[in-house]
Amino acid sequence: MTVHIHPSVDGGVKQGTGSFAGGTLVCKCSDKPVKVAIKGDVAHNHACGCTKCWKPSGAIFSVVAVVPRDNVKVTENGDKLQIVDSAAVIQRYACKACGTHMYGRIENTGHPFYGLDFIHPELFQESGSAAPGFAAFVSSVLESGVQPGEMAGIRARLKELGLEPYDCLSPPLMDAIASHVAKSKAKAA
Ligand SMILES: N[C@@H](CCC(=O)N[C@@H](CSCO)C(=O)NCC(=O)O)C(=O)O
Ligand SMILES: [Zn+2]
Ligand SMILES: [Zn+2]
Repeated sequence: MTVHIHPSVDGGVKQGTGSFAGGTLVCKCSDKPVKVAIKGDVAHNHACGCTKCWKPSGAIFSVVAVVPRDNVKVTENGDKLQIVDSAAVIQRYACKACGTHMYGRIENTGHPFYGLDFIHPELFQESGSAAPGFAAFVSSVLESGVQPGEMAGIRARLKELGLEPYDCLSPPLMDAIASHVAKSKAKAA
C-alpha cells in the first residue's frame, strides 16, 4: 500500500535552488486570501508528525521550516488571522476562514528558537525554497490516529524519500536546544 506522507514530497523531494530570495505565502481562500511576505530562504525545513503543525487535508505530516521573525510581514487580509492556541509555545496564526496556518511565532525570549517563525513552504506562490531534510516527531503521528502497525511502512517511506525519521527533532537541532539550556543554566548559577 502506498504511504502518503505529504503532497509536496509524495512524488519525491524537490531540492531548492539554493538562491531563493523569498516570496509570498498565500492561504487557501479563493476570496480575500491572507498573504504573508517572506524575505530570504527558509531553514531547517522538515516533515513534522506532531499534532500541532498544520497539515493539508489527507496528509500524515506537515512540512514546516523557520525564517527570522523580522523577515515575516503580513501584507494582505491580516484581519482574517487568529491565534490557534495562545498557550502553545509556538503561537500559530491561522486563517479564520480556511484554517491554514500562515506563521507560528515564539514570544518567550528564553526559548532556544526565539527569533524564528515557523512557516509552511508549500504555501509559497513561488517555487525554489530549500527542501525538507529530515522528518521530526514521527512517533507523534500515532496521536493523530495512525495505527502502530503502519509505523514501519511510514519510517521506511521517509527513509526512501531521504527524510531521516526522528521521534523528536534532528540531532543538530537537539544539540542546539541542549546547548542553549546549558548556557541559560550557567548564566543563572
Ligand atoms: N507529541 C506532541 C509533540 C508536539 C511538539 O512538541 N511539537 C514540537 C515541534 S513543532 C515543529 O517541529 C514543538 O516544538 N511544539 C511546540 C508547539 O507546538 O507549540 C504532539 O504531537 O502534539
Ligand atoms: Zn484563508
Ligand atoms: Zn510540529
